[in-house]
Amino acid sequence: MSQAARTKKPDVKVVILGDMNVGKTSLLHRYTERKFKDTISTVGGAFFLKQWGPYNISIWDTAGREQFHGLGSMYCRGAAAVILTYDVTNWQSLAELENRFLSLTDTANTDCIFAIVGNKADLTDALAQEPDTESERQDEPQPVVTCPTPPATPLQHKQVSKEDAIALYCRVLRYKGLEEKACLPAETMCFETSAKTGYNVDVLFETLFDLVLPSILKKKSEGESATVDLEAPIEVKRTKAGCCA
Ligand SMILES: Nc1nc2c(ncn2[C@@H]2O[C@H](COP(=O)(O)OP(=O)(O)OP(=O)(O)O)[C@@H](O)[C@H]2O)c(=O)[nH]1
Ligand SMILES: [Mg+2]
Repeated sequence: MSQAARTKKPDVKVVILGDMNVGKTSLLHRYTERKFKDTISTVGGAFFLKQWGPYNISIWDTAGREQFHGLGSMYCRGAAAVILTYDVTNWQSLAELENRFLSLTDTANTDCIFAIVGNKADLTDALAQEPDTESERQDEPQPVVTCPTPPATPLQHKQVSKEDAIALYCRVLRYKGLEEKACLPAETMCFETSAKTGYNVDVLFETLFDLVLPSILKKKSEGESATVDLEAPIEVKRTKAGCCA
């Protein structure tokens, strides 16, 4: 557990769910470390604590592998937002969100916010191949580019369209018994991202952070403990990639 996690208690919890290999850990690395780096398949789960204004938000990365499926609902307990992640080049990864992962969110808050995220957009979309220079660290010296940019990687077939994701979002709301009109619009809550280039990654996380703030304020005004108990008996195994190191 990081020093930050030892000394600060989270006010609210965001959970990333989705099939193995869709890029959940890579998205978290990209956001927190401004890097795309090698990962190994996550074991159990791991969390990162993000300070957002005066509040602390815990972002939980979970394992997509079937063998860890049982842990998913524990990680979702009390979540204010869930990021349902698929791979835009893999139709099955979208189907799995509905088949396997949606029911895990039964333990989330009743007013939980959902985002549907199609990752690996760089594989199918030339725009997403452009490196997101904003997401690189400002303090790292940037190499001077003296030769022409190499040609972009040939684009792959996109198996999941934005419309498919929007349709899933609507079904998620129905599953939750929520009125579409009373919820955040699908166009706002469906994202395509690339952990590799950084495309849309900050937008995704920071949109959600802003959206969960009312949930923190509501809890505080209700006088409940707005914290997630880090001492709760959940066995948390770190990924080797160690995003909470
Ligand atoms: N091209 C491309 N590859 C990606 C992207 N995100 C992740 N990958 C690759 O996809 C593979 C899986 O990434 P992970 O982040 O480990 O996937 P995960 O969803 O955390 O997988 P589990 O931990 O097993 O559930 C790795 O080889 C990553 O390098 C992306 O945006 N673009
Ligand atoms: Mg992972």
